[in-house]
Amino acid sequence: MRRGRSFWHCSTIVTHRYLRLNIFTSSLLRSHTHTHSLSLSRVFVFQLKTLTRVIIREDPRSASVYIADYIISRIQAFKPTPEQPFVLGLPTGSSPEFIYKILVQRHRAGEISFKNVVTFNMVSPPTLTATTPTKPTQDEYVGLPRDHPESYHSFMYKHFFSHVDIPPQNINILNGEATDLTAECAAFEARIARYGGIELFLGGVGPDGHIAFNEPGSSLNSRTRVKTLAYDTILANSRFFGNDVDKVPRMAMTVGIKTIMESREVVIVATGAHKAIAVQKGLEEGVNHMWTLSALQLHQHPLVVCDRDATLELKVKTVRYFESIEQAGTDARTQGPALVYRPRTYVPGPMPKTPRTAQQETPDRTPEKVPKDLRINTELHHAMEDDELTPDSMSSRLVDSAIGGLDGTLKSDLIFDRMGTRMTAL
Ligand SMILES: N[C@@H]1[C@@H](O)[C@H](O)[C@@H](COP(=O)(O)O)O[C@@H]1O
Repeated sequence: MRRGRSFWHCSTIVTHRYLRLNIFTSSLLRSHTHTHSLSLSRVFVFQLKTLTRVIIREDPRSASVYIADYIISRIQAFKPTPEQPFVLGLPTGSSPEFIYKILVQRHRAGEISFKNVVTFNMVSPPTLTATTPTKPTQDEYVGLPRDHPESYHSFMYKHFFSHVDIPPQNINILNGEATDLTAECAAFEARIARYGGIELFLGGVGPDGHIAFNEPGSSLNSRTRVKTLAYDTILANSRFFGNDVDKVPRMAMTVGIKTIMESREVVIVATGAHKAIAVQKGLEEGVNHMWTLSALQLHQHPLVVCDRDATLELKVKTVRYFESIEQAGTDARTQGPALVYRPRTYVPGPMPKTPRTAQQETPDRTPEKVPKDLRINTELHHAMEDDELTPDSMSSRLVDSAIGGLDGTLKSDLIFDRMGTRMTAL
């Protein structure tokens, strides 16, 4: 763990140092780095090769059109078959809704089939919900059923799966009601590995920079696991639960950063001013586990598609640089190195035939009284969560424009009246 940490720490410094240089010199140097004709340090070359592609559109609708079109072109170019399906990672949230709508429309128009597409959803139906928050004992928690209108299972069928020709057996969604949540997470990773990895991961981003449910402080080495949600995420998701924060699940299952990093391509949709800080931290600053979006700087094929509002916190020159790439006639499909097929490193461990019970784990002792759905404290779970922070609230890190997207009471405030807090005296 220590070694892993120092690697990321170094990467952070290196990325930070070179990002600015990347922006101004990458177009000039990209061709040279491909041929390795420049005597640059290996790390520098690596950074240039992994420059994030960014596409900016005026509004969420045109950003969604771009992404839907991108996904369709990738599936078509792949020419999937039943033996070699196209493996797609999919998110929930409001940002991808319009993308799904366009994909459905284009499917109905006969332009795309999902028959040979296999999907993996990034996050599970949230696993636990507080029913009586005034008495927060563990016994008060119950699982959120699959058919709950706000489960991610319901969301995916409502917005996408029910309207396209994807075979049900090709759909993979984590089961938040599994008896052994840790085994469910490991089995999910194993299923991804059996398909040879994910081809394209579509994701959104939280206002605090999280991808999937990899909250600030998540290990950049993480895989699918149970994660405690940060307060800001609970607050942001309360809009789906009648604005009642107490009804929002406290925990969810999510793919890890490493799971995402191992997919061949990652496409992130970021729309709205409340995502602007996350986009700025993720693109302009160094790799940092407090803004997990930033991990994509180390991915070989990351693509971030923003609307204009989501770029509000970026430097003008950063925006101009990315726009100039498109104006020069290149498209995200042709930017960066060609797609590579990387070997997956995940080796699934042997799975127990039947889920272990608390009794089997502690045969000599009277089993501790734990509620059914909280039996997640297995050794594996501890190992995975070891180095992760689980902050209660990250609000103090977010400047006003980001918080404004979370809290309805702040919406009436004029954002620019409150920008003073970000400014330092010259
Ligand atoms: N786990 C989901 C993420 O996958 C999603 O990207 C994020 C942003 O959601 P929205 O698109 O609604 O802003 O919300 C949740 O936290």
